[in-house]
Amino acid sequence: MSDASHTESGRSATRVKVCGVTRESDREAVVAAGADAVGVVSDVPVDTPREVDADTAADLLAGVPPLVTGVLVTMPTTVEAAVGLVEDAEPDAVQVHGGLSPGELGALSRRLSQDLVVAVDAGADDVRDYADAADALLVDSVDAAGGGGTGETHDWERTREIVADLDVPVILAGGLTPDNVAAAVETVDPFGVDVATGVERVEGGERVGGEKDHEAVREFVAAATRREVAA
Ligand SMILES: O=C(O)c1ccccc1N[C@@H]1O[C@H](COP(=O)(O)O)[C@@H](O)[C@H]1O
Repeated sequence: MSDASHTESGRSATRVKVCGVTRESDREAVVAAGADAVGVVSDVPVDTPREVDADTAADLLAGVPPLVTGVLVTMPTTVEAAVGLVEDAEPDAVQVHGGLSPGELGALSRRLSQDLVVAVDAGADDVRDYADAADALLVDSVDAAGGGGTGETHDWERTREIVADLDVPVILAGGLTPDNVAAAVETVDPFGVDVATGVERVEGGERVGGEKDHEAVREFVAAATRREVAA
């Protein structure tokens, strides 16, 4: 990464992606809070309240304004399936979870004009094998099927080693919240951070999956970037 990405303190300016947006009002809140990227989950084989159908994904991504990155988050089983979905949804970037091999991800990357973010399990031994195929690695706490959105943190010290070892930008994900993201950034020094469940609405003590808490989104972006909370 070039020196231009670092502040005077030496720490890079942390990019923020808010993922699992299912509603226009939440997309607007994420953009207004100053997030760099908006994630929309579509065509995943896991049971998640953040999944939207292909038409909704395309509509949500089409409304992401210039200078903010609209990211399609998906779990394709083949390169061809991923290419078809991307052609329909027209995102600015693509984030892939699941079973594609490094070779298949390389083939997918060559078929796409968009940047490819590859999600890897923070606990896996082969994380580095995926770096060559990816424009960025998303180091996440994944479930048994390879999906994200678990709300679980992982060993940040290990992810810090991955950041230090690899040239590819590393995005930290998994269980981040407005309360822990500053410590996560301090520990891992990632290129960016990504959150889904940690900024969802809570009602009667229960999290409302797929709906964002706009105040939590503002707090998350502020804590991740050390900006003041927007009024
Ligand atoms: O959010 C989901 O349900 C999801 C489903 C399938 C693949 C990826 C998914 N989300 C990604 O996981 C990270 C971490 O989520 P969390 O903050 O721990 O809830 C999220 O940022 C998405 O990129």
